[in-house]
Amino acid sequence: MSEVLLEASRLTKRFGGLAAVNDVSVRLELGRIHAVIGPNGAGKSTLTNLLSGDLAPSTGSIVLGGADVTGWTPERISRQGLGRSYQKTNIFLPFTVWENVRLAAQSRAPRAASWLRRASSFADTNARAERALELAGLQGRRDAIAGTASHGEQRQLEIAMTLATEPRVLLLDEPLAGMGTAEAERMVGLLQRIKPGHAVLLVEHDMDAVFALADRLTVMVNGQVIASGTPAQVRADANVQSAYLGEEHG
Ligand SMILES: Nc1ncnc2c1ncn2[C@@H]1O[C@H](COP(=O)(O)OP(=O)(O)OP(=O)(O)O)[C@@H](O)[C@H]1O
Repeated sequence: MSEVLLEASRLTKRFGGLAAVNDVSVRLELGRIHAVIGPNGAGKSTLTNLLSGDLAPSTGSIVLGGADVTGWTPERISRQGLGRSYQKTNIFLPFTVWENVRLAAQSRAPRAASWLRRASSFADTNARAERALELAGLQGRRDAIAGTASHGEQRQLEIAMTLATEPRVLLLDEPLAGMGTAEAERMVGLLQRIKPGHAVLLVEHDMDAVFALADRLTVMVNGQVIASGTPAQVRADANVQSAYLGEEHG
């Protein structure tokens, strides 16, 4: 097993009488992509919201980078090393691609940097932004106005902005949503590039991408985990085939 960066144990989230997430445990390891799949309403977004701190669990615990972060605010969890890409909501459309990534990198700069350290932290911020731009494959589009970028490029930009904060754990909520074949292939390449230095949780409906990328798969239905394992194990699971995957990957 590789280094465990996030361990969520027995998470449950109730909304009134509904357990949207019901006794779910997930482990994220460095250099591994853990995909969570399941039909609409299975609880995938709720699980992501629990891990990012956007929702507090009803019961269960989350350990991130060795610290128990259960109940922490999203800001504090982010400072502890977790990055989450929000679908487009963080992009400043009138700014260039580079300016967006630079701003995201800046949000990570030490708050109390003294004037003496200003020059070096400026260089650090630029270096962080440059690395993120390159990982996301957007160097050639740095001067494009974000609002004029294609849908696929905007999704790459969201990920670049998340990478610019240098998270070790990344939560990606449907990064391929709405993409054509070429854009989807580019995004799969991007995710393969970022995998080595990160632990990634991938929520995605595109099964070709999931099976191309995932080292581990967790299948949720109605808030519960019905199968978890390697893609081969999950593919062979009769419950999963009948509940979710259908014939295509059987
Ligand atoms: N804030 C909320 N209040 C009440 N019920 C909620 C809330 N958020 C989610 N739910 C319910 O919890 C269940 C799980 O929803 P969730 O959005 O996590 O599923 P999902 O697997 O992400 O679905 P999709 O693939 O459609 O995004 C659904 O029945 C949903 O209606």
